[in-house]
Amino acid sequence: MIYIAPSLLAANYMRLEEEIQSVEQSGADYLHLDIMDGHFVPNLSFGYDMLAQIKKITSLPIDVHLMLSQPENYIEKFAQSGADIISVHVESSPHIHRLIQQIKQCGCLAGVVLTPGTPAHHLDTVLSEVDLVLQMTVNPGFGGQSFINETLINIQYLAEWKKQHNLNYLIEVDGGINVETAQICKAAGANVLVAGTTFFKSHDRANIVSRLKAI
Ligand SMILES: O=C(CO)[C@@H](O)[C@H](O)COP(=O)(O)O
Repeated sequence: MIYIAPSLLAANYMRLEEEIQSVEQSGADYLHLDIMDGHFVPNLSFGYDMLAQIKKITSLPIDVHLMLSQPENYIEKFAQSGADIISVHVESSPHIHRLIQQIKQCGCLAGVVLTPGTPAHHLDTVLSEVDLVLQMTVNPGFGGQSFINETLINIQYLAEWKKQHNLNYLIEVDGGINVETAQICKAAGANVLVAGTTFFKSHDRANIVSRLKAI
């Protein structure tokens, strides 16, 4: 089963309510929200007030990707504002295990994120604790970039570890995902596809979701 999570970063912000409705109507499974602080990544995006308003108009689970320094200071607020899944970068804290506990204590599903430069084995000691691993397939911070092939090594590792240890975490990929790159990610073991540009620049969003699910 492949799940689709359109990334709101690529939406038309002047028509956000319609854009979110189109995500619902497309058959997508999650709404992916990228939170950037201009410090951990060189860009700014949305805050928790925005999330709280989005939560009022969608019933889709909201998948929040925190690209923040000191994420521990923001987890509770994002949980209270409507996040269903919160994912934190392993590179953002020396205390990734504690962050996972913090997310779960807030009642959310817990995810960990790898940038393309971090080997997946850095997560060995927490993989039994997480609901989702997000492998960035571009360097985080911007939409519209090209897929980095070498990240497949991590996806394969995560899929193999999951099988060997009889675990259930989702393997999500994010960045440069289109029908072609989705296929190779699925073959490597990914089962959640984040699609920003591919989804929001498509004239037939339901069609792109069906095609991504059918790869
Ligand atoms: O987290 C990020 C960027 O940091 C992603 O969610 C992008 O928003 C994906 O955009 P596309 O590559 O699909 O345009």
